[in-house]
Amino acid sequence: MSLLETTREVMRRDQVWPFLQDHEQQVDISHQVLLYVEGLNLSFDGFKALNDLNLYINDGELRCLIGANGAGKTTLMDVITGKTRCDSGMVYFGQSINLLDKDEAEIAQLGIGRKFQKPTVFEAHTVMDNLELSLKSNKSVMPTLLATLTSEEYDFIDEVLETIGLKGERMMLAGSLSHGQKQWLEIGMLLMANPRLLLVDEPVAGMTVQEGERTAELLTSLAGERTVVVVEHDMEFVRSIARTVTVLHQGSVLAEGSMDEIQNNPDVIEVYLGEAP
Ligand SMILES: Nc1ncnc2c1ncn2[C@@H]1O[C@H](COP(=O)(O)OP(=O)(O)OP(=O)(O)O)[C@@H](O)[C@H]1O
Repeated sequence: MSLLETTREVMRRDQVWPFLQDHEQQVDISHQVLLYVEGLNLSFDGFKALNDLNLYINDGELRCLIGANGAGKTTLMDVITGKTRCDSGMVYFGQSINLLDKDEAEIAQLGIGRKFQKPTVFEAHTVMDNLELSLKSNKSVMPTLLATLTSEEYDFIDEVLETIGLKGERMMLAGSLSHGQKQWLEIGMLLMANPRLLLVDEPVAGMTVQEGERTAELLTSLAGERTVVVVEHDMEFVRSIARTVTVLHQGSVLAEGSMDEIQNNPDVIEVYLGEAP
């Protein structure tokens, strides 16, 4: 085990926060790849939404997925998270977990969290309560605010509040937060489940420039310990966070590389009619 791997193992959240342990299933990342998508096909009434799609995401990566409307980005996320069944292909979490065998709840339990574009926080509850309810619902018990938290659970919520930058807003009603703050709270709610892989759909849509910058910092800070896949149309934002960008087109991967490589790729330029993607 390399020094980096050893450090990651020791710092794993379920080691630091023992109450998270029962959510952690060993994922074999001995080949550094956390998510394998191979030969994925899905047709809707003869229309190929996914067309022999191959995608490999390394453990700890922050990957951006871009592509025009209808390129297949949402459909791909739906298949990975078990929301939609594909016609053929394979999706593996690490070397050995076949996600196509699992349903949505099992996939979430394995540590794959998905954030949809529209924030879905409990508006009538405080920021703290939202995180608390997420923590409890992850423990597969009827979520209730009446059950008391352990001091470790308090500390964990505190750490997540710090990560999402809402420590000062902990007692505010979620409904009174700004749009950007609601998005961060929802990311925090996902973090309560200690996800290994976070799939984030258009995080900066509707945000102010400052909120977008803060979101870039947040997602960048989550990568490394976690793996983050971001679907985004805002190219400035993609440029600010992405090391590797994957371009989808008509259900397949058209190109992959750094933002500069993507913007100079003749296939990408042709598809986008000479405009910057
Ligand atoms: N349930 C469905 N039934 C029929 N067609 C569908 C269904 N879901 C998706 N499609 C089609 O599959 C194609 C891919 O859609 P998808 O939503 O994955 O694209 P996208 O890249 O996420 O686009 P956008 O950026 O607009 O969200 C589109 O042409 C869409 O109309």
